[in-house]
Amino acid sequence: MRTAKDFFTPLAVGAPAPLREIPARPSRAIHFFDPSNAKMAAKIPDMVGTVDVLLGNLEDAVKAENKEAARHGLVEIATNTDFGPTQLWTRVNALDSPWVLDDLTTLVTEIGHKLDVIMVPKVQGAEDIHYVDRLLAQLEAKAKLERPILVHAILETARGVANIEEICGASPRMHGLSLGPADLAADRRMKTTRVGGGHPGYLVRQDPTGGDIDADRPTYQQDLWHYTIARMVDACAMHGIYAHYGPFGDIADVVACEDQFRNAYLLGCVGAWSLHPKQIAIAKKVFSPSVEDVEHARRVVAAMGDGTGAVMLDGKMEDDASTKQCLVMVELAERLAAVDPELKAQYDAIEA
Ligand SMILES: CC(=O)SCCNC(=O)CCNC(=O)[C@H](O)C(C)(C)COP(=O)(O)OP(=O)(O)OC[C@H]1O[C@@H](n2cnc3c(N)ncnc32)[C@H](O)[C@@H]1OP(=O)(O)O
Ligand SMILES: O=CC(=O)O
Ligand SMILES: [Mg+2]
Repeated sequence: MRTAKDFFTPLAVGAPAPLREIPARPSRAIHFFDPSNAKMAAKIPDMVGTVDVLLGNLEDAVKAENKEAARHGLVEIATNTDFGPTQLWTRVNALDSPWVLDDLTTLVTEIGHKLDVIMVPKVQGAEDIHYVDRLLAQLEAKAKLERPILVHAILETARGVANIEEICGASPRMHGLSLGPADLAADRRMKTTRVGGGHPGYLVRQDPTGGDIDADRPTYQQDLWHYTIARMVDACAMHGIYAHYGPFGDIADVVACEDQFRNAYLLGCVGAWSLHPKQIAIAKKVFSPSVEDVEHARRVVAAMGDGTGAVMLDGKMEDDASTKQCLVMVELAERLAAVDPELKAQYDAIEA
């Protein structure tokens, strides 16, 4: 275990100093693309500025025979594209795969100066983060990078969930977590074959009235992912890093996708993955506070003055704690407005 004294010491001579705080850059939609797919890759330069994060995916969903083409495709896209305000992330192959070492060495030495975050799949415990942490420091030193590349872990194994707090605190590079519902379902032996989203069989049924168990009774579908998302949010908040919902595989069902994203947003997540261009707008909408919420939050903050005491507003009690809730909303709106002119115009139009 690294002590508090050396937690922020670079892990290789010449590597950049680790960050003391992870910047809250917007990551409402982390848009996945396969750099070995020529049609998809050609669209990426035009997507700059339309999404918070573009992620070149090298892991699952890239065919084994295309792994090297995907890696080289990402180097080419990164080299030839000015990403402006959009972050560039990658998802490397799993740590037990034959590809990950080449993924990391190639990407950090050739395009490390353009990469903001490396997503690491199937993280099982702190030992996986420690391995990546040291290797990245060595590669950063070799490439003479001036800022550290951050690490984002996918929560998609039962062991990863059991070790969630130690994963989040394993390195000052930790940017956040994403839920990986497909791999996690398989690893836990859950009986859903869907990539994220609910299941109609996971429900509660209303009690019988008058003891009549044969009468029709309403059922209420429950959220399969509530427990894991809630754990993820607490572990991330505890370590000052960011929780994200992951993929929603039913691309056509934009309504259920929005519902799943909104549940994650309400619980404390800051973003989700988009697998198809049509999911970008959903994530941007859901993970941006509504104009009504920002308006209300600003009124509470203004009414509370120095933030202490209690006032009545619209018939409701507001106090120090509800002011903090409102500040979460106001500060998020300010950060998003700084990168999203359309949203800025909507928030600016709110009457003081
Ligand atoms: C469980 C996990 O690990 S989830 C993460 C891994 N999975 C992924 O990354 C999947 C990424 N997405 C995809 O592979 C594709 O979107 C698919 C397979 C889901 C659907 O692909 P298609 O059937 O081609 O979708 P569709 O026909 O609607 O595409 C419309 C257009 O958008 C393009 N497009 C589709 N997905 C993307 C994308 N992610 N990024 C950029 N462009 C895309 C297509 O190339 C197509 O272009 P065209 O109009 O010039 O022909
Ligand atoms: O990688 C994502 C998942 O759901 O598995
Ligand atoms: Mg996965």
